Formats: sequence, structure tokens, C-alpha cells
Amino acid sequence: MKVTVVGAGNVGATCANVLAHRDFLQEVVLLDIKEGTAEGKALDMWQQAPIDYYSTKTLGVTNDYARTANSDVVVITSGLPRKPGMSRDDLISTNANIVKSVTENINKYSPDAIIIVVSNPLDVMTYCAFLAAKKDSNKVFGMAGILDTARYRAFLADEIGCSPKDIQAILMGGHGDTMVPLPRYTTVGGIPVTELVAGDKLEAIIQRTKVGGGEIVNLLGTSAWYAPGAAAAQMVEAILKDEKRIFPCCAWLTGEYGLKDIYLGVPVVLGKNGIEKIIELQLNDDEKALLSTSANHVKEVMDVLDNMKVVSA
Ligand SMILES: NC(=O)C1=CN([C@@H]2O[C@H](COP(=O)(O)OP(=O)(O)OC[C@H]3O[C@@H](n4cnc5c(N)ncnc54)[C@H](O)[C@@H]3O)[C@@H](O)[C@H]2O)C=CC1
Ligand SMILES: O=C([O-])CC(=O)C(=O)O
Repeated sequence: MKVTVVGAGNVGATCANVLAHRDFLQEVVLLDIKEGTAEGKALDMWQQAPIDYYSTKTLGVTNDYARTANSDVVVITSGLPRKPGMSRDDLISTNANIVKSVTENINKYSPDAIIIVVSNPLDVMTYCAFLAAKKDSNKVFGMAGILDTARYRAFLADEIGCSPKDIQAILMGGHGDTMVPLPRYTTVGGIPVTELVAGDKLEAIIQRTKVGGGEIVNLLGTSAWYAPGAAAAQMVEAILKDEKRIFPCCAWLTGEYGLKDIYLGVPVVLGKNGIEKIIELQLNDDEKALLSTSANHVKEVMDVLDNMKVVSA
């Protein structure tokens, strides 16, 4: 099995490194536009293999898509990250052109690959890759929900004083400040979170989760990479091991939740065919209203992409 990660920056290199450590792939190809970057990082990872005891071959290339041929999964992380004071949506004009050209190049050499988009603004860049790839939507989707839920779970673990492993949660909506964490679908070792965390504390954690990316941007001057890279790697593993894991992912909706022709975060089953099922929760009126606000925001940014005419519908 072979995976290509496009963009050998912070997120892409982390994703490749996590995948190499999992030791279930023959090869991970790292591709970047910047001469030497992917080659250097892939070589460094290969030299880590005897120490950390894995056999995954890591190969770095500069723009040489022929070396990515016949990839089973491609993770697209190429594009600018935001800086303090910016929103993810501010990245659209630069990143849309990058995501479009990368997707077209990938399609030439790996026409059957499943594509996982990471570049921001996430929901709209996933839409951009979908339009450029011209393949079924179950094979083009985005990573955000695993990361956003992980932040929520980590904050809850701190509050409760328990292991983050024991917190299960679902979060829906766009990858931005309108995302919708769902306390009704959050449990701690099987116990509803509302029995362990007071309402005001839970609300504060939800608010912190919504701006969790921005919190790190303000600390670092650029965006996060450890959790994002690991989250994308977890999706790759679920697909290639056909694990049928349930994760929140950015998926193309065709009527689910009353929404159509939009990429949005929803719970899905991930397996060898990519998104094998979209799970429809019975949301209450408040949750539906929050999801609708989030969907309206994503739709507005999708319209910006459509009007840019970078890639045609
Ligand atoms: N979906 C999510 O939850 C998350 C998304 N992101 C997004 O992921 C993207 C990457 O973030 P970082 O890795 O931190 O940025 P980075 O700047 O460290 O790396 C980006 C890499 O993309 C490369 N690149 C640019 N144009 C390219 C092209 N045409 N072909 C191949 N490579 C190209 C650059 O040379 C650079 O090495 C950003 O858009 C960021 O906002 C970051 C974290 C979480
Ligand atoms: O905040 C950003 O710009 C990067 C990102 O999407 C995240 O870390 O959630």
C-alpha cells in the first residue's frame, strides 16, 4: 500500500512521520514544490526507522508526480497556513489555486486514489478538490472533525482529570468558529458528560474548542501540526485497514440533515471505499439551528470559490 502526502511542511511531514511509525504501508511519498524540502524530511524519517523500528519506506520528491503513481490514498496539505489576525477563509485565493493544481496532478498518476484534504479553508478546499478531481464524493473528503473533537476531548480530560482516551464525542459543522460540538453525544467512559462537568464549565470548553485553532496560531505565529498531522494519518489508517471507524469528517451532503450540495463535517463510517456511510443523528432544534448557521457560513465561502472560477462545477 502506498500513500502520498502533498506538502512537506509542518502538517504534511507530521502526517508522513506518524504513518511511517504505524508501520503498515510499503511506502509514503512526500511531495513539495520547494526544492529539497520533501527529500530532506523523507530521508530524515528513513534514518529514524532503525531507531523507532519501522520498515515503511519514506521517499521525498520535488514536484515529481510520476513518483506518486498508483497511490491508494493522497493527503493534500499544500498551501499557506494562517498567521495571527487572519481567519482560515482569508487563505482561499492562494490555496484554491494550489489545491486545484495538486488535485489535477494527482489524478493523472493515481486516478483511483482516495483524496483527503487538509488545506484551509478546509470545507471549501475539499469542495475545490472534489470539483477538480471529478470523482465520486465518497473518495474526496476532508480532515477537520477528528482534530476539533480531539481538542474538545483534551480540554474535557483536563477538566475532569481523566484520560482523553476515555472521552468519546461527536462534533459537526464547518471547520471554523461556527463548528458544533455536541454535548448530548459526548460520553466519558460511557457516562454522559453532563453528569461530570457543570453547565458553565462545559460551555466554556465548547467556546474554547471553537477557537482552538486560533489559540495555537496566536501562540506560535503559525498553525498547529502535531494533532492535525496525526488526525489525517488516523483517517488514512482507517481507510487502508478497512476499519469502518466512525469519525467526524468533512463530507459531501446530498440531502442528509436537510442539506444538499455542500461539504460539511458530519459523522461517517470510514473504510476501504472511503466514506462508506454518512450517519444521521436525530438532532434537537437547538442543534439543528447551530448546524444551519454553520452550513450557511460554509456555503457563503463556497460561493466565493465558485465566483473565483478557479475550477468549474
Ligand atoms: N484541516 C485542518 O484541520 C488543518 C488545516 N491546516 C492547513 O494545512 C495547510 C498546511 O499547513 P502547514 O503544514 O502548517 O503549512 P506549511 O507552510 O508548514 O507547509 C505547507 C507546504 O506546502 C507546500 N506547497 C505550497 N504550494 C505547493 C504546491 N503547489 N505543491 C506542493 N507543495 C506546495 C509549501 O512549500 C510548504 O512546504 C494550511 O493551509 C493550514 O491552514 C493546518 C492545520 C489543521
Ligand atoms: O487554525 C488554523 O488555521 C489551522 C487549523 O485549521 C487548526 O489548527 O484547526
